[in-house]
Amino acid sequence: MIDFKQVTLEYPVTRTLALDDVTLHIGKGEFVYLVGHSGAGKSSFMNLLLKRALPTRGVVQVAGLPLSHYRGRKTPLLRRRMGTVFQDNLLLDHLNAYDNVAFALRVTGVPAREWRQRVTVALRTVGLEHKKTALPVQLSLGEQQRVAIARAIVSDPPIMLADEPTGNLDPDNSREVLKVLQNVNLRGTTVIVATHARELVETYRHRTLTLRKGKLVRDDPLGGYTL
Ligand SMILES: Nc1ncnc2c1ncn2[C@@H]1O[C@H](COP(=O)(O)OP(=O)(O)OP(=O)(O)O)[C@@H](O)[C@H]1O
Repeated sequence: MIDFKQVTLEYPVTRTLALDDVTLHIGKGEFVYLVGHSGAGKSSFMNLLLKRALPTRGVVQVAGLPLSHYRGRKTPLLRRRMGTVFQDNLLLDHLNAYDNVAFALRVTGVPAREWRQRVTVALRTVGLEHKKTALPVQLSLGEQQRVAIARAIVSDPPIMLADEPTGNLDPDNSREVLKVLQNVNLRGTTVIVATHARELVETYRHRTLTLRKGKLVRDDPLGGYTL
């Protein structure tokens, strides 16, 4: 599903080496954690997958195609393959949970019967059907994050990227969010979670990739948090 072949990313202005000769393969349906100290390159890894940044050297492939294939008008096609849960894509605060999840589908012109069905399934997957009329301010942070996950999966993307999805959550909410991500994975979606949450990584074990100063220093199929 995802291949990095000797990928280096050096940000041009500051000449920061964010990723350094990274080679890896992530198969369809895997659940993978990406861990490392602050600045190790986790977000840069995600940015490369979304083509928000371009590798200085090496090749990134998604579904067997190099990202150079998704150029110009094809770039949105790549992004549609990936559901994202990032700290900076917040919910729209004037829309309720249901409408937040529906928003992107409605504007892409999916027929009403279909998007309604999909929104219901997505809210059910994250366990929030009963909160569909609540505005974001009426939801806990954990619930808001679960709505964000529903929004990411509503178009049924094969890949889900989550950058610090439990960043500002307490332990109970963090576990809930993690379980929801595992459910998403059970539907067949490849899930990649960048996180600092040691306890979660050690409790809910999955393959864990460790970055240190841009280098992939561990790839542990059994998981575990060693920076
Ligand atoms: N747009 C940018 N321009 C220049 N340097 C950048 C840019 N974005 C990130 N960096 C640098 O690249 C390195 C990797 O940053 P990155 O955000 O990928 O790390 P991270 O592992 O996600 O960190 P954190 O856990 O703090 O989010 C850091 O040294 C950072 O300062």
